[in-house]
Amino acid sequence: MVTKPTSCTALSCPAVPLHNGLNIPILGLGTSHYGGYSHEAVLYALQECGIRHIDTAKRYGCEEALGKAVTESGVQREELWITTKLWPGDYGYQSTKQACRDSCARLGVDYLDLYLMHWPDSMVPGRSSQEVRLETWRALEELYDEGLCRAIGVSNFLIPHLNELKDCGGIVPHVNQVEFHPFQQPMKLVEHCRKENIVFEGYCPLAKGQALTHPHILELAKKYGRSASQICIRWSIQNGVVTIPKSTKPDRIYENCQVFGFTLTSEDMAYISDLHTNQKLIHLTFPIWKG
Ligand SMILES: NC(=O)C1=CN([C@@H]2O[C@H](COP(=O)(O)OP(=O)(O)OC[C@H]3O[C@@H](n4cnc5c(N)ncnc54)[C@H](OP(=O)(O)O)[C@@H]3O)[C@@H](O)[C@H]2O)C=CC1
Ligand SMILES: O=C(O)C(=O)[C@@H](O)[C@H](O)C(=O)CO
Repeated sequence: MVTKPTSCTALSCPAVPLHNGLNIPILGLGTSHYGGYSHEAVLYALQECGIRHIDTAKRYGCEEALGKAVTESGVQREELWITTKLWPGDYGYQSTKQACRDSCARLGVDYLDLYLMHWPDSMVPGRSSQEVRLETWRALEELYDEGLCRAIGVSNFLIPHLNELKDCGGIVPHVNQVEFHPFQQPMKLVEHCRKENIVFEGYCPLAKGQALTHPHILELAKKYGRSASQICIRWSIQNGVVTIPKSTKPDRIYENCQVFGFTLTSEDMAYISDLHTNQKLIHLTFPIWKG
């Protein structure tokens, strides 16, 4: 039985400006592998926690359930930030446009706030990844121009991928969503994104739960009277990183939103930053990620 919260702290969540003037809430709800929990968890996040930013993907298989929760929540569409992602199996000009319309239909929305290419490499047989990637980006640019996506971006892109788009001279991605947590801090990429006016969004902020038992995190949790997850999320947000923790459990979703009423000292920020081991939790077997 979950106690109904008395305040909706995520409602006062700060936002990060994109280079087109839109603002993305710095805290969102991750929904990877949400399965059968999707509907009730998202409804709770929207109605009871004040969450207004949801991160999903076609790949997660829960767009339809999220759409149902959004409709039922009664929250106005314009108050929400909805990100979804294009899976590499849909890369290519026409298929990208169709996939975007399909995601909108499943989510029950007329437009997306942010549409991301999920991974840099494609799964289109007989064609080079680079060729397909650029063609796919052109389709995203058109979806942006048509107003179906208010912002477009990429995920898991490395500096060479970003430079390749830059060389084409089109729209600079608004966001790059990449793994970021105490054990994985790709700071060169973070700095590069900032230099290029690309907002850096971090996924797996809790290291899929692994960071929650690290002694340094537990020590800080005790010091601040906060939970280990709040320390991890606060550290990520204080780094200026858009942060999307996932939980299917209402009490944890609520806990993960209570991160705006305290500040980590610069020494404690550094204490967590020292935990970087370059450990990656998400691996796909695309060539660029080998080695
Ligand atoms: N672009 C990409 O390629 C990727 C994007 N993502 C996005 O980032 C989001 C977050 O990453 P994700 O992989 O889900 O991992 P997270 O780092 O957010 O960790 C999620 C895990 O931590 C547990 N957890 C959550 N909150 C708490 C808490 N307060 N106390 C204890 N345990 C907790 C969850 O369990 P439980 O649910 O049981 O509470 C789950 O097992 C994804 O959901 C997705 O939206 C993720 C991976 C790749
Ligand atoms: O969660 C994501 O966003 C990923 O890209 C992957 O973890 C993907 O969902 C997957 O399941 C890979 O097999």
